[in-house]
Parts: sequence; C-alpha cells; structure tokens
Amino acid sequence: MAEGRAAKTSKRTAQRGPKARLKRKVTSAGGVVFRGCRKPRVLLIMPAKGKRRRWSLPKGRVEPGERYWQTARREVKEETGVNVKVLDPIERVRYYFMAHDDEGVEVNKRVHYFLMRYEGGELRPQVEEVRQVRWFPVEEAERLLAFENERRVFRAALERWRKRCRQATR
Ligand SMILES: Nc1nc2c([nH]c(=O)n2[C@H]2C[C@H](O)[C@@H](COP(=O)(O)OP(=O)(O)OP(=O)(O)O)O2)c(=O)[nH]1
Repeated sequence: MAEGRAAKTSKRTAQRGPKARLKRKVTSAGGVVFRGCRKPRVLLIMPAKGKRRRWSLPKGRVEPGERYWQTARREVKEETGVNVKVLDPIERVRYYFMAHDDEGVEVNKRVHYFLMRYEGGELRPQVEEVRQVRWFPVEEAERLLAFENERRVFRAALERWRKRCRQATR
C-alpha cells in the first residue's frame, strides 16, 4: 500500500510540477487517562520514533467504521495496555506537518481527545511505536508534554476530572 501511494504521489507531483504541494488529511483519536482524585495521575507515552525523547498523550488513527471514542479507547489499550472508561469529549486539535515517508506531502492532522478513567490493566505497550509508558503526577505531566496543543487538551481534561472528583465526593 505504501509503495502504491508513493508511486501515485510521484506521478501527481510530476503532473503538477515540483513546487506543487500535495496534501493529505489524517484523523486520529486519543485519550487523557486519569486515576485518583486526591493525587491525580495521568498516563503518558514516549513514542519510539524520533531521536528526541518526548512525552505525549496516547492516540492513533481512526479505522473504518469506528466512532472517535472507540478509536481512542482502542489506541489507549494498544499503546499502554490499560482498560479505560471514556467519560467526555475534550477537544479536537489540528496541526500540519510534512510527512517524511512520502516526499512533499503536507499532512493536515486532526486529533479528537477524550477524558478517560483508568479501569485496570498493567502498563504494557502492545505496539512497537511506543518506547515507554508511565503514570505522572499532573504537575509534572504538564511540564513534560512536548506540544502546546497537548498541554491545552491536558489542562482542559484535568479541569473536567477535578470537577467530576468534587461531584463524586459531595
Ligand atoms: N503528537 C503531536 N505531534 C505534533 C503536534 N504538533 C506538531 O507539529 N506535531 C508534529 C510532530 C511530528 O513530527 C508530526 C507527526 O506526529 P503525530 O504524533 O501526529 O504522528 P503519528 O504518526 O505518531 O500519529 P498517530 O498515528 O499517533 O495519530 O507532527 C501535536 O500537537 N501533537
């Protein structure tokens, strides 16, 4: 499939000229997984790719027939090993980057994030793309997240989580 896409891309690039920009839309979904109310902790992953080590929220591509929340729950399971309950949608973030595997393709990425509660399971990534997975205290997590997009989603999710915790103890 990758070869087919590469071949198609170079043909289109040739037709449109070297300066033409090819674009691709990619949609993913992911989760902000919390556990604990008194000292909440959040689950972050370190992707395997890239030389620079960075912490990130778990997420991945939407598959045909999936609802966004289902993708988010599946990706969290695959990337971290844990089971979750999906609570609320948080935000859809958007960013653009140049794909390395497909020369000259600008990716228009959308990611739908959900607030999630940890329900059990060990920290054990089931996919090669994840180098490490860990629970972090919320203050530390905010410092570690590499992208402003993800920090914003994290802050919104934490606010919701705290509100839910307050309601649960009333
Ligand atoms: N994760 C993430 N990557 C970002 C953001 N902003 C931004 O420019 N990037 C860059 C970093 C990478 O060079 C590029 C692709 O990262 P990505 O996390 O979307 O890629 P991926 O293929 O692992 O995505 P996925 O399957 O997990 O959805 O986008 C952001 O807010 N979050």
